Amino acid sequence: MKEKIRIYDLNSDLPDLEKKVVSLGYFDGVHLGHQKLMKRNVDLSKKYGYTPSILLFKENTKTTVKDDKRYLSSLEDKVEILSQLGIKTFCLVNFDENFMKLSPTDFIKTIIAEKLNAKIIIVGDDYRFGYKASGTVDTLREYENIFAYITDVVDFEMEDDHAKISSGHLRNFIRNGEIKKANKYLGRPYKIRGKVVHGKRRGRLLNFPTANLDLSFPYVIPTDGVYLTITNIRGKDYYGLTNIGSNPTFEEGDDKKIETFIFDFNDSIYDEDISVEFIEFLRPDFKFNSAEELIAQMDKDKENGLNYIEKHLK
Ligand SMILES: Cc1cc2nc3c(=O)[nH]c(=O)nc-3n(C[C@H](O)[C@H](O)[C@H](O)COP(=O)(O)O)c2cc1C
Ligand SMILES: Nc1ncnc2c1ncn2[C@@H]1O[C@H](COP(=O)(O)OP(=O)(O)O)[C@@H](O)[C@H]1O
Repeated sequence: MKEKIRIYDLNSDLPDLEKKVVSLGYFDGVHLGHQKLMKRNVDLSKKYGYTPSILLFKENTKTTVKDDKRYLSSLEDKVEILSQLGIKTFCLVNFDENFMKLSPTDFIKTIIAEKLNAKIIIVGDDYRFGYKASGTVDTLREYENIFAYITDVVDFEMEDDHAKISSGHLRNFIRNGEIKKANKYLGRPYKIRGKVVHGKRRGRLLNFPTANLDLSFPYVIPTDGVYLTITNIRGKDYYGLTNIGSNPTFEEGDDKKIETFIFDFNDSIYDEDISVEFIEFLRPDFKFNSAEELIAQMDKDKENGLNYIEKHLK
Protein backbone atom coordinates (compact mmCIF):
# COMPACT_ATOMS: atom_id res chain seq x y z
CA MET A 1 0.00 0.00 0.00
CA LYS A 2 1.28 3.48 -0.86
CA GLU A 3 1.73 5.60 2.28
CA LYS A 4 0.06 8.97 2.25
CA ILE A 5 2.77 11.61 2.33
CA ARG A 6 3.02 15.36 2.00
CA ILE A 7 5.77 17.38 0.37
CA TYR A 8 6.50 20.79 1.86
CA ASP A 9 8.87 22.99 -0.15
CA LEU A 10 10.61 25.44 2.20
CA ASN A 11 11.72 27.65 -0.69
CA SER A 12 8.30 28.25 -2.21
CA ASP A 13 5.49 27.17 0.15
CA LEU A 14 4.15 29.25 3.03
CA PRO A 15 5.44 28.15 6.45
CA ASP A 16 3.75 24.94 7.53
CA LEU A 17 2.56 25.31 11.10
CA GLU A 18 1.77 21.69 11.83
CA LYS A 19 3.75 20.63 14.94
CA LYS A 20 6.45 18.26 13.86
CA VAL A 21 9.08 15.81 14.98
CA VAL A 22 11.88 16.43 12.48
CA SER A 23 14.85 14.19 11.70
CA LEU A 24 17.87 16.13 10.49
CA GLY A 25 20.70 14.70 8.41
CA TYR A 26 21.69 13.75 4.88
CA PHE A 27 20.55 10.11 5.14
CA ASP A 28 22.32 8.74 2.06
CA GLY A 29 21.23 5.10 1.73
CA VAL A 30 18.79 5.29 4.68
CA HIS A 31 20.83 2.57 6.44
CA LEU A 32 20.06 0.83 9.75
CA GLY A 33 21.48 3.76 11.75
CA HIS A 34 19.21 6.19 9.89
CA GLN A 35 16.30 3.78 10.32
CA LYS A 36 16.78 3.89 14.09
CA LEU A 37 16.33 7.68 13.97
CA MET A 38 13.11 7.23 11.98
CA LYS A 39 11.73 4.70 14.44
CA ARG A 40 12.38 7.13 17.29
CA ASN A 41 10.75 9.89 15.22
CA VAL A 42 7.62 7.85 14.58
CA ASP A 43 7.40 6.67 18.22
CA LEU A 44 7.69 10.20 19.64
CA SER A 45 5.26 11.59 17.04
CA LYS A 46 2.67 9.03 18.10
CA LYS A 47 3.25 9.72 21.79
CA TYR A 48 2.85 13.51 21.52
CA GLY A 49 0.50 13.78 18.53
CA TYR A 50 3.00 15.48 16.22
CA THR A 51 3.68 14.76 12.53
CA PRO A 52 6.69 12.50 11.75
CA SER A 53 8.77 14.64 9.39
CA ILE A 54 12.18 14.99 7.83
CA LEU A 55 14.22 17.81 6.31
CA LEU A 56 15.94 16.80 3.05
CA PHE A 57 17.97 18.66 0.44
CA LYS A 58 16.58 19.00 -3.07
CA GLU A 59 20.00 18.73 -4.76
CA ASN A 60 22.72 16.21 -4.23
CA THR A 61 25.49 18.66 -3.63
CA LYS A 62 26.46 17.73 -0.14
CA THR A 63 29.85 19.17 0.65
CA THR A 64 30.82 16.65 3.33
CA VAL A 65 31.00 13.92 0.68
CA LYS A 66 34.01 15.86 -0.69
CA ASP A 67 35.35 14.33 -3.91
CA ASP A 68 33.02 11.42 -3.63
CA LYS A 69 30.27 12.54 -6.00
CA ARG A 70 28.32 9.29 -6.12
CA TYR A 71 25.57 8.30 -3.75
CA LEU A 72 23.54 5.36 -2.52
CA SER A 73 20.13 6.95 -2.95
CA SER A 74 18.39 9.71 -4.88
CA LEU A 75 15.83 11.98 -3.25
CA GLU A 76 13.12 9.83 -4.84
CA ASP A 77 14.66 6.68 -3.31
CA LYS A 78 14.84 8.33 0.11
CA VAL A 79 11.21 9.43 -0.02
CA GLU A 80 10.13 5.90 -0.98
CA ILE A 81 12.08 4.21 1.81
CA LEU A 82 11.34 6.83 4.48
CA SER A 83 7.61 6.83 3.76
CA GLN A 84 7.61 3.06 4.30
CA LEU A 85 9.21 3.73 7.70
CA GLY A 86 6.35 6.05 8.65
CA ILE A 87 7.65 9.54 7.79
CA LYS A 88 4.67 11.63 6.63
CA THR A 89 5.85 15.16 5.85
CA PHE A 90 8.89 15.65 3.63
CA CYS A 91 10.30 19.14 4.05
CA LEU A 92 12.55 19.96 1.10
CA VAL A 93 15.08 22.77 0.90
CA ASN A 94 17.60 23.92 -1.72
CA PHE A 95 21.17 23.35 -0.60
CA ASP A 96 22.18 26.71 -2.07
CA GLU A 97 24.39 29.65 -1.14
CA ASN A 98 21.74 31.17 1.16
CA PHE A 99 21.24 27.94 3.01
CA MET A 100 24.95 27.22 3.37
CA LYS A 101 25.60 30.66 4.78
CA LEU A 102 23.04 30.39 7.58
CA SER A 103 24.75 30.58 10.96
CA PRO A 104 23.75 27.84 13.41
CA THR A 105 21.47 30.27 15.29
CA ASP A 106 19.87 31.51 12.06
CA PHE A 107 19.30 27.90 11.02
CA ILE A 108 17.58 27.20 14.33
CA LYS A 109 15.48 30.38 14.19
CA THR A 110 14.40 30.42 10.54
CA ILE A 111 14.40 26.76 9.58
CA ILE A 112 13.70 24.78 12.75
CA ALA A 113 11.39 27.23 14.49
CA GLU A 114 9.75 29.47 11.85
CA LYS A 115 9.53 27.25 8.76
CA LEU A 116 9.28 23.78 10.28
CA ASN A 117 7.58 24.50 13.62
CA ALA A 118 9.59 21.57 14.97
CA LYS A 119 8.75 20.54 18.53
CA ILE A 120 11.23 17.67 18.66
CA ILE A 121 14.49 17.47 16.69
CA ILE A 122 15.98 14.01 16.16
CA VAL A 123 19.67 13.75 15.29
CA GLY A 124 22.63 11.42 15.60
CA ASP A 125 25.44 12.30 18.01
CA ASP A 126 27.74 13.67 15.29
CA TYR A 127 25.14 15.94 13.63
CA ARG A 128 26.65 19.23 12.38
CA PHE A 129 24.80 22.14 10.82
CA GLY A 130 25.01 25.80 9.82
CA TYR A 131 27.82 27.78 8.21
CA LYS A 132 30.99 25.67 7.97
CA ALA A 133 29.18 22.95 9.95
CA SER A 134 29.84 24.89 13.14
CA GLY A 135 26.56 23.95 14.87
CA THR A 136 26.49 20.82 17.06
CA VAL A 137 24.09 18.95 19.34
CA ASP A 138 25.16 21.34 22.14
CA THR A 139 24.10 24.34 20.01
CA LEU A 140 20.70 22.71 19.45
CA ARG A 141 20.31 22.18 23.21
CA GLU A 142 21.34 25.75 24.01
CA TYR A 143 18.36 27.21 22.11
CA GLU A 144 15.67 24.73 23.15
CA ASN A 145 13.91 27.06 25.60
CA ILE A 146 13.99 30.12 23.37
CA PHE A 147 12.43 28.33 20.41
CA ALA A 148 10.32 25.77 22.31
CA TYR A 149 11.65 22.46 20.98
CA ILE A 150 13.58 19.59 22.47
CA THR A 151 16.56 17.73 21.05
CA ASP A 152 16.58 13.95 21.01
CA VAL A 153 19.93 12.32 20.26
CA VAL A 154 19.92 8.74 18.97
CA ASP A 155 22.87 6.36 19.57
CA PHE A 156 24.85 5.00 16.64
CA GLU A 157 24.09 1.57 15.22
CA MET A 158 27.31 -0.42 15.00
CA GLU A 159 28.94 -2.66 12.40
CA ASP A 160 30.29 -6.05 13.53
CA ASP A 161 33.80 -4.64 13.98
CA HIS A 162 32.43 -1.87 16.27
CA ALA A 163 32.72 0.97 13.76
CA LYS A 164 29.53 3.00 13.47
CA ILE A 165 27.44 2.23 10.41
CA SER A 166 28.06 5.09 7.99
CA SER A 167 27.07 5.98 4.42
CA GLY A 168 30.78 6.35 3.60
CA HIS A 169 31.55 2.79 4.72
CA LEU A 170 28.60 1.46 2.75
CA ARG A 171 29.76 3.30 -0.38
CA ASN A 172 33.16 1.62 0.02
CA PHE A 173 31.71 -1.85 0.64
CA ILE A 174 29.71 -1.55 -2.59
CA ARG A 175 32.69 -0.26 -4.56
CA ASN A 176 34.65 -3.28 -3.30
CA GLY A 177 31.95 -5.76 -4.30
CA GLU A 178 31.12 -6.51 -0.63
CA ILE A 179 27.42 -6.56 -1.45
CA LYS A 180 26.29 -8.87 1.34
CA LYS A 181 27.95 -6.66 3.93
CA ALA A 182 26.45 -3.50 2.45
CA ASN A 183 23.00 -5.08 2.30
CA LYS A 184 23.24 -6.19 5.91
CA TYR A 185 23.77 -2.63 7.14
CA LEU A 186 21.37 -1.10 4.61
CA GLY A 187 18.68 -3.44 5.92
CA ARG A 188 17.67 -4.26 2.31
CA PRO A 189 19.42 -4.98 -1.02
CA TYR A 190 21.32 -2.11 -2.65
CA LYS A 191 19.17 -0.79 -5.50
CA ILE A 192 19.94 1.35 -8.54
CA ARG A 193 17.51 2.69 -11.14
CA GLY A 194 17.74 3.64 -14.77
CA LYS A 195 16.42 3.33 -18.30
CA VAL A 196 17.06 0.40 -20.65
CA VAL A 197 19.17 1.54 -23.60
CA HIS A 198 20.48 -0.11 -26.77
CA GLY A 199 23.82 -1.92 -26.68
CA LYS A 200 25.74 -3.65 -29.46
CA ARG A 201 22.98 -6.24 -30.07
CA ARG A 202 25.48 -9.02 -29.35
CA GLY A 203 23.69 -10.41 -26.29
CA ARG A 204 20.92 -12.05 -28.30
CA LEU A 205 23.45 -13.79 -30.53
CA LEU A 206 25.17 -15.23 -27.47
CA ASN A 207 21.77 -16.43 -26.24
CA PHE A 208 22.15 -14.10 -23.25
CA PRO A 209 20.24 -10.90 -24.09
CA THR A 210 21.09 -8.15 -21.64
CA ALA A 211 19.15 -5.04 -20.66
CA ASN A 212 21.75 -2.23 -20.62
CA LEU A 213 21.09 0.33 -17.89
CA ASP A 214 21.52 4.07 -18.26
CA LEU A 215 21.54 5.27 -14.63
CA SER A 216 18.93 7.85 -13.65
CA PHE A 217 21.16 9.19 -10.85
CA PRO A 218 24.90 9.16 -9.97
CA TYR A 219 24.67 5.93 -7.98
CA VAL A 220 27.74 4.28 -6.49
CA ILE A 221 28.59 1.50 -8.96
CA PRO A 222 29.62 -1.91 -7.58
CA THR A 223 33.02 -3.21 -8.63
CA ASP A 224 33.27 -4.95 -12.03
CA GLY A 225 31.96 -8.50 -12.01
CA VAL A 226 28.90 -10.70 -12.19
CA TYR A 227 26.13 -10.41 -9.60
CA LEU A 228 22.92 -12.19 -8.78
CA THR A 229 20.27 -9.47 -8.97
CA ILE A 230 16.55 -8.79 -8.83
CA THR A 231 15.21 -6.59 -11.63
CA ASN A 232 11.91 -4.80 -11.23
CA ILE A 233 10.07 -4.29 -14.53
CA ARG A 234 6.56 -2.82 -14.65
CA GLY A 235 6.11 -3.56 -10.94
CA LYS A 236 7.22 -7.21 -11.15
CA ASP A 237 10.44 -8.75 -9.77
CA TYR A 238 12.67 -11.10 -11.81
CA TYR A 239 15.89 -12.78 -10.77
CA GLY A 240 18.80 -12.43 -13.17
CA LEU A 241 22.53 -11.90 -13.61
CA THR A 242 24.04 -8.44 -13.86
CA ASN A 243 27.44 -7.92 -15.44
CA ILE A 244 29.34 -4.73 -14.67
CA GLY A 245 32.36 -4.14 -16.89
CA SER A 246 33.48 -3.07 -20.33
CA ASN A 247 33.12 -6.49 -22.08
CA PRO A 248 36.90 -7.08 -22.28
CA THR A 249 36.32 -10.25 -24.32
CA PHE A 250 35.05 -8.09 -27.18
CA GLU A 251 36.45 -4.62 -26.82
CA GLU A 252 39.18 -2.81 -24.95
CA GLY A 253 38.77 0.46 -23.09
CA ASP A 254 35.05 0.87 -23.76
CA ASP A 255 32.81 2.62 -21.28
CA LYS A 256 31.72 0.60 -18.31
CA LYS A 257 28.31 -1.01 -18.80
CA ILE A 258 25.73 -2.29 -16.35
CA GLU A 259 23.75 -5.02 -18.11
CA THR A 260 21.31 -7.62 -16.89
CA PHE A 261 20.33 -11.00 -18.29
CA ILE A 262 16.88 -11.51 -16.83
CA PHE A 263 15.69 -15.06 -16.00
CA ASP A 264 12.38 -16.26 -17.44
CA PHE A 265 11.85 -13.10 -19.43
CA ASN A 266 11.43 -12.46 -23.11
CA ASP A 267 10.13 -9.04 -24.04
CA SER A 268 11.41 -5.80 -25.48
CA ILE A 269 11.99 -3.28 -22.66
CA TYR A 270 14.00 -0.59 -24.44
CA ASP A 271 13.35 2.89 -22.95
CA GLU A 272 11.60 1.46 -19.89
CA ASP A 273 12.51 2.49 -16.34
CA ILE A 274 13.71 -0.46 -14.30
CA SER A 275 15.52 -1.01 -11.00
CA VAL A 276 18.24 -3.53 -10.20
CA GLU A 277 18.85 -4.86 -6.68
CA PHE A 278 22.19 -6.52 -5.91
CA ILE A 279 21.94 -9.76 -3.92
CA GLU A 280 25.35 -11.46 -4.20
CA PHE A 281 28.70 -11.08 -5.96
CA LEU A 282 29.35 -14.21 -8.04
CA ARG A 283 32.71 -13.62 -9.76
CA PRO A 284 35.03 -10.96 -11.25
CA ASP A 285 34.82 -9.90 -14.93
CA PHE A 286 37.24 -11.78 -17.22
CA LYS A 287 38.66 -11.45 -20.72
CA PHE A 288 37.89 -14.74 -22.46
CA ASN A 289 39.69 -16.02 -25.56
CA SER A 290 36.48 -16.54 -27.49
CA ALA A 291 32.74 -15.94 -27.42
CA GLU A 292 32.30 -19.71 -26.91
CA GLU A 293 34.33 -19.64 -23.69
CA LEU A 294 32.31 -16.67 -22.46
CA ILE A 295 29.04 -18.48 -23.26
CA ALA A 296 30.22 -21.57 -21.38
CA GLN A 297 31.02 -19.38 -18.36
CA MET A 298 27.66 -17.57 -18.57
CA ASP A 299 25.93 -20.98 -18.55
CA LYS A 300 27.83 -21.77 -15.34
CA ASP A 301 26.94 -18.33 -13.91
CA LYS A 302 23.28 -19.06 -14.55
CA GLU A 303 23.55 -22.42 -12.83
CA ASN A 304 25.34 -20.83 -9.86
CA GLY A 305 22.70 -18.11 -9.66
CA LEU A 306 19.83 -20.62 -9.72
CA ASN A 307 21.57 -22.76 -7.08
CA TYR A 308 21.99 -19.71 -4.85
CA ILE A 309 18.30 -18.83 -5.19
CA GLU A 310 17.32 -22.43 -4.38
CA LYS A 311 19.61 -22.58 -1.36
CA HIS A 312 19.26 -19.11 0.19
CA LEU A 313 16.21 -17.35 -1.17
CA LYS A 314 13.43 -19.94 -1.08
C1 LIG B 1 26.13 -13.33 -16.76
C2 LIG B 1 27.04 -12.53 -17.63
C3 LIG B 1 28.41 -12.57 -17.41
C4 LIG B 1 29.28 -11.88 -18.23
N1 LIG B 1 30.63 -11.96 -18.01
C5 LIG B 1 31.48 -11.35 -18.87
C6 LIG B 1 32.90 -11.50 -18.72
O1 LIG B 1 33.41 -12.12 -17.77
N2 LIG B 1 33.70 -10.92 -19.63
C7 LIG B 1 33.19 -10.21 -20.70
O2 LIG B 1 33.97 -9.74 -21.53
N3 LIG B 1 31.87 -10.00 -20.84
C8 LIG B 1 31.00 -10.57 -19.96
N4 LIG B 1 29.66 -10.40 -20.12
C9 LIG B 1 29.17 -9.38 -21.05
C10 LIG B 1 29.00 -9.84 -22.48
O3 LIG B 1 30.21 -9.65 -23.15
C11 LIG B 1 27.92 -8.91 -23.07
O4 LIG B 1 26.71 -9.16 -22.43
C12 LIG B 1 27.79 -9.09 -24.55
O5 LIG B 1 28.93 -8.62 -25.18
C13 LIG B 1 26.54 -8.36 -25.08
O6 LIG B 1 26.70 -6.98 -25.20
P1 LIG B 1 25.54 -6.03 -25.73
O7 LIG B 1 24.56 -5.80 -24.58
O8 LIG B 1 26.24 -4.75 -26.13
O9 LIG B 1 24.86 -6.72 -26.87
C14 LIG B 1 28.76 -11.08 -19.28
C15 LIG B 1 27.37 -10.99 -19.47
C16 LIG B 1 26.53 -11.71 -18.67
C17 LIG B 1 25.04 -11.62 -18.90
N1 LIG C 1 15.73 -12.21 -20.71
C1 LIG C 1 16.10 -10.97 -21.11
N2 LIG C 1 17.04 -10.29 -20.43
C2 LIG C 1 17.43 -9.06 -20.83
N3 LIG C 1 16.92 -8.43 -21.90
C3 LIG C 1 15.96 -9.06 -22.62
C4 LIG C 1 15.51 -10.35 -22.26
N4 LIG C 1 14.58 -10.74 -23.16
C5 LIG C 1 14.45 -9.75 -24.03
N5 LIG C 1 15.25 -8.70 -23.73
C6 LIG C 1 15.34 -7.48 -24.56
O1 LIG C 1 16.49 -7.62 -25.38
C7 LIG C 1 17.40 -6.53 -25.20
C8 LIG C 1 18.80 -7.06 -25.11
O2 LIG C 1 19.24 -7.72 -26.28
P1 LIG C 1 20.75 -7.56 -26.75
O3 LIG C 1 20.96 -8.41 -27.96
O4 LIG C 1 21.66 -7.78 -25.57
O5 LIG C 1 20.72 -6.07 -27.24
P2 LIG C 1 21.47 -4.75 -26.73
O6 LIG C 1 22.86 -4.92 -27.18
O7 LIG C 1 20.74 -3.64 -27.43
O8 LIG C 1 21.35 -4.71 -25.25
C9 LIG C 1 16.99 -5.88 -23.89
O9 LIG C 1 17.25 -4.52 -23.84
C10 LIG C 1 15.50 -6.20 -23.81
O10 LIG C 1 14.76 -5.19 -24.48
